[in-house]
Amino acid sequence: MITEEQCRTAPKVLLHDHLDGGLRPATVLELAHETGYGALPADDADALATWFATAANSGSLETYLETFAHTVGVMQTASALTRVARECVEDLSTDGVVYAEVRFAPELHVEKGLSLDDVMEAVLAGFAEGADEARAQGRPIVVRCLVTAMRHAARSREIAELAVTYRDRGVAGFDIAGAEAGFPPSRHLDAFEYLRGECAHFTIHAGEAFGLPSIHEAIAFCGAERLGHGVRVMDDVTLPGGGVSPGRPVDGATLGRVAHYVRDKRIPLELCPSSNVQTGAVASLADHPFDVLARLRFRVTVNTDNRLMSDTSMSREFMLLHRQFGYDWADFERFTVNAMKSAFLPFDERIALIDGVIKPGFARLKSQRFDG
Ligand SMILES: O=c1[nH]cnc2c1ncn2[C@H]1C[C@H](O)[C@@H](CO)O1
Ligand SMILES: [Zn+2]
Repeated sequence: MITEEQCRTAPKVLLHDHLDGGLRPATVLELAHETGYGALPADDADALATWFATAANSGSLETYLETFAHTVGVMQTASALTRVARECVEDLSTDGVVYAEVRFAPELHVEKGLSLDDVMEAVLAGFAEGADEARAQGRPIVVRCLVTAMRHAARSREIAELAVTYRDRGVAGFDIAGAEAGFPPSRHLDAFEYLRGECAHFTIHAGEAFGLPSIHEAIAFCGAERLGHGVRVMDDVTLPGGGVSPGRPVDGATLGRVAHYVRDKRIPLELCPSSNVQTGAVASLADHPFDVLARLRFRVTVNTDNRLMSDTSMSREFMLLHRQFGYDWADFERFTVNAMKSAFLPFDERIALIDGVIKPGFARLKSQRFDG
């Protein structure tokens, strides 16, 4: 039996977390007050937390994304961005995350006159402050930023250039996000070609609200190194008895070409169990293909996506998976090493975290099981 408290002590790796999806409810309120944002749907922290979790529970990605108007709305000044970034790192380190890639879309934070560079500087300053505080408190965390472009907009090339400009100052890669249906990744080929030319890393949100064609484009046309969600790769997997219920044997599963390619190339899937249920990518946690994909040896990773909208944390996602699929520490260690291997961090730094932090941390947890 694993507890949430123990999960907090496990050294966790987070590859898919949105800065504007992880604000503390009290901070949203305070920033709204400070910056004169008057459109919040609630005026106390508990009610606001409930509003976000409920509104995001719509079963549609488009409706889920509407909730971001209120977080982005209060993130339009340099000091607000720095505060949100600092608190994000504090919250992740308190939760026992040892490496995180946190993403956000700079183009959404220029409504009140900040330049894209102002936005980057403010967020990176907040990450650095948060990491300094965490180290001082004995909970070191390495944080990198992923710069996101919105797929419905037309600024991806410019945003990709921004990611490259800041690559040695805390930015590890690039991403595209936003509504998926009707906005295929190939609309942004120019950005991806530029990034490949610069030997820069990128992931693409694909296979969440739209199926295989989106995944196919992301990996085959655009060259994505990882898939944001990618949960719909399951559409290309046929199990002997159908369905994805836990415990169903995966022997005899047949994979189509896209699924084979994703598995053969060890393309990491940034799975976000709670978010995937909220946006309707899967019907319920019990129906989530996480376990089937894990047993078929896809490179699965556990992620939060939006901690505010899903009222979650990495520890909570671990607990949900533990309860649903019975995972033990060896399983969580495997998913964590998968994530660290897939990080957009130089190889030597990844190995140092795996050997120096992740393996010793899980060894401690595994031995505790025998001590009672
Ligand atoms: O799960 C998601 N899918 C697609 N887009 C998303 C998801 N979560 C957040 N976003 C969008 C809304 C944010 O404003 C933006 C940048 O973080 O990314
Ligand atoms: Zn996301």
